[in-house]
Amino acid sequence: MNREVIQTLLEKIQTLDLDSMNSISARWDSLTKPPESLGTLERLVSQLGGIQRTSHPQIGKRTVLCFAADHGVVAEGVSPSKQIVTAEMVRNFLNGGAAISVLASCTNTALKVIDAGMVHHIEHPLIIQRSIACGTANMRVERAMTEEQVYQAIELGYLTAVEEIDNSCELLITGEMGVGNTTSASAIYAALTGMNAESVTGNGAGLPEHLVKHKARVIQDALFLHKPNSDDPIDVLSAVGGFELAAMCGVMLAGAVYGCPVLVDGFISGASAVLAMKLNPLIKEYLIFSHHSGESGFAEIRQQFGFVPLVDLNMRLGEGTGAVMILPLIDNALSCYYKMATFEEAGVTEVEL
Ligand SMILES: O=C(O)c1ccc[n+]([C@@H]2O[C@H](COP(=O)([O-])O)[C@@H](O)[C@H]2O)c1
Ligand SMILES: Cc1cc2nc[nH]c2cc1C
Repeated sequence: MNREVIQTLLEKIQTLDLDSMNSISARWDSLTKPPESLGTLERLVSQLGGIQRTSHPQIGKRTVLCFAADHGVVAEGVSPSKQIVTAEMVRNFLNGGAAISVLASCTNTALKVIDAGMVHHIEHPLIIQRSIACGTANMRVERAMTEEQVYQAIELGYLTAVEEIDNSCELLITGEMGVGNTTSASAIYAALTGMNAESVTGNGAGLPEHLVKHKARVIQDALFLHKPNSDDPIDVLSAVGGFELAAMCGVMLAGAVYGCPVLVDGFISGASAVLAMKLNPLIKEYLIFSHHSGESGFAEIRQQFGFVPLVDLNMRLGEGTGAVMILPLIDNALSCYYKMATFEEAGVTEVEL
């Protein structure tokens, strides 16, 4: 992939199908309930229909694509975990013991785990080995990735998503595992908004409070060193990004190009989302923001970029867990849409306006 290929793909993205959305709204209004009383869930089904270009949206087959990668910036003491934890948790994902493994299994969701660039590789029959490099470089010292690596990672996400869509997947879910990736996500948010790093930096997987200021200073130093162009997501990714962040951006690009909704998880997936939205604002219409991440700074970010997560469970685990957790909500919304009786069928007098 390169700039021209991405540009060609971006130009293929259509606005959502209004006819389908209008038909869905009309059906909602015909069902035995006061108008719009199922609130956000009504709009969610409309959005699914607009994306899939049908008044009969389905999310039968859904897949969480979990990209794992490491971050050179952990050398600066910005994470409470050692890099080996990325690989150890990936093994746990694949052996069924992680939160994402349990939630995927409970919600009938396929889980694909892709090594996009871990430092420690694991042998496992289920791992999808697509490592671009053994972790990124330390952003405080040099650019995290070369431009070539950014394109490779976007392509990885894009092609993995397209393969799923070709295999009848109707909903893509972004997940990640990467010790140090909250530093990268916070740096991306600060680079795109111009906000001070401190206001978008939290304690990630449990960094002690007194080190969070240090983490923000590392981010500020990296941004000062590279001065990424806030209008250029490729430049931002190359300066302070990560392989999993770029790959999730590629998944969102594929979702928008192929008309497949993408359910966005938390703080890190959110950073990929704002990058994708910068590539083409239309991509936002294909994204469903699942939950409000408890990572501090997320409240400012969602306001800045105008996304409204469906629920707030004070989760900040990553892996795709917040997204998969809300699948039953989406399933329930679809069940109401398809199975509720209309006023006519039930012999109920329609609400008069
Ligand atoms: O998604 C979130 O909202 C989220 C918030 C904080 C931490 N995480 C997870 O924690 C890991 C990164 O934490 P850290 O402190 O090593 O940067 C990474 O594997 C993420 O999946 C995830
Ligand atoms: C144990 C552990 C599990 C995780 N899952 C996502 N990020 C994580 C970070 C740690 C440290």
